[in-house]
Amino acid sequence: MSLLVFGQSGQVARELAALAPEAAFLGRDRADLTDPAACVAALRASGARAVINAAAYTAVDRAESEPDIAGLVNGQTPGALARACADLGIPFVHISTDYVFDGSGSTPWRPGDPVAPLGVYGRSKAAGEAAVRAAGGQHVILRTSWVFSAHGTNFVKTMLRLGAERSHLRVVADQTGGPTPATEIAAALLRITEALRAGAAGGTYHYAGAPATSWACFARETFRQAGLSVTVEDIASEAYPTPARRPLNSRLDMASTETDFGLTAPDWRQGLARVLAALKGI
Ligand SMILES: NC(=O)C1=CN([C@@H]2O[C@H](COP(=O)(O)OP(=O)(O)OC[C@H]3O[C@@H](n4cnc5c(N)ncnc54)[C@H](OP(=O)(O)O)[C@@H]3O)[C@@H](O)[C@H]2O)C=CC1
Ligand SMILES: Cc1cn([C@H]2C[C@H](O)[C@@H](COP(=O)(O)OP(=O)(O)O[C@H]3O[C@@H](C)C(=O)[C@@H](O)[C@H]3O)O2)c(=O)[nH]c1=O
Repeated sequence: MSLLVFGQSGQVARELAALAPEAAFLGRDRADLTDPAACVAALRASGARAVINAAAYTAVDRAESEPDIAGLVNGQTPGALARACADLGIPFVHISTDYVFDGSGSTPWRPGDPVAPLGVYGRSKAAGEAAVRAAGGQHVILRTSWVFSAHGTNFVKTMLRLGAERSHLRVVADQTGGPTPATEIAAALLRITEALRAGAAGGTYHYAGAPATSWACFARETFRQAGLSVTVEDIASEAYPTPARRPLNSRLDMASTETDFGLTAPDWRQGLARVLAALKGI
């Protein structure tokens, strides 16, 4: 399969490169997602038989003051890429987020549940989802959550940095979701892409780590596994003000992903152990 990936240095893109080194990867230098026409031209010139979009504007708080850039990168350009793929008759695989939901209730969100994002990032990702669907081609939108890996920026690395400086941290305990190792997302994306190439219908699916936890418990487990004696104090979201509101309930229901693609939720605690081991070697 000749696979083209938008993204090169991000968490998921790097894990895709490790699992599928034969794929072509377009970084920002060759495909800037603020320029949809240039990205479409790069896609058309590639001769790819399938496309995964692993690039996105992911700075949740900064997006509140850069809504136009976030909207272009996460909304309009994915729509343009999906339309190009539809024209070419090749599958388009796109990644989205738990932050498209408003976080109400306590049951896991199903793919067909209504989206109601709380902030600019979530709105831009919801717009991207809608544009990809409207393109009318064969596609999968894979929503995931709380991504972590040894590379790039993520909560685990933030906690390790802060934990090296302080022995006590205050972390929100009322937001619940599934931390997801980027390497597992990459493997899921490759399996889904193969299934689409083999004729699977596609649609919107969820993929998130288990068991569901809070950011505070995620932090605690990180320090436990890393052997750091840092105490984590549970706090409410209101006690940690941020420019963007985050959903309280970020749990994602994976039933249809398991039925249609045979993918089950990865245990994030095992993924965390592998990431911490990799970080020791960096
Ligand atoms: N991180 C998370 O916790 C979650 C992520 N997701 C989704 O998963 C996908 C992958 O995320 P993840 O791997 O964590 O992302 P990262 O934040 O690790 O990386 C984002 C990538 O997008 C690239 N990018 C940003 N802006 C542009 C642009 N204008 N043109 C070209 N490339 C650009 C960045 O390039 P550069 O390195 O040059 O800045 C970077 O390589 C995204 O769709 C994201 O929305 C979903 C749920 C959770
Ligand atoms: C650093 C820190 C954060 N927090 C809180 C703030 C926030 O509610 C939560 C997570 O903070 P972060 O800013 O690291 O995570 P955030 O950028 O919100 O992570 C999100 O990224 C985007 C891209 C997604 O799509 C989401 O699935 C999710 O992974 O932890 C604390 O309570 N204490 C702290 O010391």
